[in-house]
Amino acid sequence: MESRIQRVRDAFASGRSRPLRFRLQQLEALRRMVQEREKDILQAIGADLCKSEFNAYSQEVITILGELDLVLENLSEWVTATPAKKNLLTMLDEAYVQPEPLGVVLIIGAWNYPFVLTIQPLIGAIAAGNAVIIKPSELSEKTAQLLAKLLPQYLDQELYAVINGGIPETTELLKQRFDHILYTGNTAVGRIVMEAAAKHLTPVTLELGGKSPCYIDTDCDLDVACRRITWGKYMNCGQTCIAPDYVLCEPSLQHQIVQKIKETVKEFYGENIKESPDYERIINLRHFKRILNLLEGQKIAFGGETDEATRYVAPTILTDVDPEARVMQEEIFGPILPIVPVKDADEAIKFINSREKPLAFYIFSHNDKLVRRMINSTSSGGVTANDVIMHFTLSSLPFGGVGSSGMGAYHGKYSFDTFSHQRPCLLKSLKREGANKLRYPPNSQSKVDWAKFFILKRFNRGKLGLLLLALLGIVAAVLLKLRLRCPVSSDDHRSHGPALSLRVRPDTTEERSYSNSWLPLPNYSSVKQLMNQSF
Ligand SMILES: NC(=O)c1ccc[n+]([C@@H]2O[C@H](COP(=O)([O-])OP(=O)(O)OC[C@H]3O[C@@H](n4cnc5c(N)ncnc54)[C@H](O)[C@@H]3O)[C@@H](O)[C@H]2O)c1
Ligand SMILES: CCCCCCCCCC=O
Repeated sequence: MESRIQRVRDAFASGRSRPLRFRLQQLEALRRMVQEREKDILQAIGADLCKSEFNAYSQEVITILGELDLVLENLSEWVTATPAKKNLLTMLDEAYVQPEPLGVVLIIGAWNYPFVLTIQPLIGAIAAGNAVIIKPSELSEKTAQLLAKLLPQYLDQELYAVINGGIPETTELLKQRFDHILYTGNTAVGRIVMEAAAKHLTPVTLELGGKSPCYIDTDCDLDVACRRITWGKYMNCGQTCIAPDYVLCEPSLQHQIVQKIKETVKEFYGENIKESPDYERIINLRHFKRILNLLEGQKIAFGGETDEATRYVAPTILTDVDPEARVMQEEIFGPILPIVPVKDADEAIKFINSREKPLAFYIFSHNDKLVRRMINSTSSGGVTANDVIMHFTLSSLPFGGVGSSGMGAYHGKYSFDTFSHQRPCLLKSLKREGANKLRYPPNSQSKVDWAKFFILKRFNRGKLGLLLLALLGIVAAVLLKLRLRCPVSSDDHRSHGPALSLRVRPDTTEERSYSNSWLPLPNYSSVKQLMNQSF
């Protein structure tokens, strides 16, 4: 493993992942892979999660194709340095921010959307010019194997490597040094990843989980709300990081919500849900048993059927759920929807704020003021109002958690930024040494006054201010030049008073002969006055 990582590191050191043209070529090759091997990809996802090809395409492949289009269209702009604002001291210099690759990035993927959650970060890492080690989840075995087979056929084999394996391999991987780690998975492993990364001071992006609440207001179109919630909760058999985990609503709404979700489940999956090609299965027996345990002692208002042989868990709703119940302590990650009655929106806000910060928060209400108030008085990785999941699909929005639901974000330009170092660059010339007297010892009050002027002075008229300032600079330079030709006496500079004691040491050899006669600058307070008037 070490030698494989070293080869990736050597490939990065060769510098070939950096040119824009190379990055675009690799991303185009990735797009070709998705298009040419679409059938294989859909079959692998289908085998891992018992998912139909339509669902695998619309939940995973489409996201990747959209992301690739976006990045290919915008990358030339993203890699371009951004000029930075300057102050008086750096007015003649060049200042810009240049995104640069971080180096070798480790991407640890999750099993629930095994293609999108591995390839979408990979797109960002390649776009930013990095080398990448990809570690797909061992639980989605077929997709993991397919990625190990396909990626080397399309991408540079030295720069981008897939390492497959389970916990021992991941543990071994985490001992190595990386320049960034993006991990997607549960919060407990998130801690392990961060601890391992800390040993090498490696920055991390942690895409974790949590219990995403969904508040349904009384002022709401319940038919629409329940249809959208049914879609987002039972999609992928509830194994979606941003699925609404539980519903908060006033007691009077409970029964109606159960009825409407029940009707929608029938509309979506038919009378016999087990036969529906749109209803997936739980990933493995361990998770199946975990979910079954969450049902113990609960009031099942709808669903509840299970089948261990096929790891089937029916779409289920629990009512009057006690906030202390086990099902309300851990992320469900399965097709069970608890409803916790609350008095009103304020109680819902208190409830949410008394728990760990979730990955998503959903509010259903006609009342725009209430929606905004609830957003402003809670915290979560992301929010969608009057729908669920959909903020994930918008690549102009950063996707990530906060607090225990994660740190950092990706998608679109945010992925590029996550895998880049924003390098501040200031390019000065070796000329104009005179102006630097200001910062060289010995220091004095007048130097501090000038420093205040140069660094703190704000010009509120933008370009006009700078133009006038440039003119002033030219006048000062001419004056300076003239004074250099006729050295001043010590009396001369004393006559300007204390504010004039800052002087410029000449730059050129010829001028150095005057170095004993430090030049007084124009009166600071009069310049200050002029500035205050002019800009
Ligand atoms: N924020 C997101 O984008 C996002 C997306 C999907 C899933 N999730 C969250 O992930 C969780 C479900 O995924 P999961 O945790 O079952 O995924 P998982 O078990 O597949 O783990 C993810 C990765 O961590 C590695 N891993 C597991 N245990 C490890 C250990 N002890 N030491 C080192 N590495 C280890 C695995 O090898 C795998 O590659 C849920 O909490 C869900 O909300 C979050
Ligand atoms: C259009 C629906 C796209 C759904 C993709 C959801 C991905 C969630 C990632 C976390 O599990």
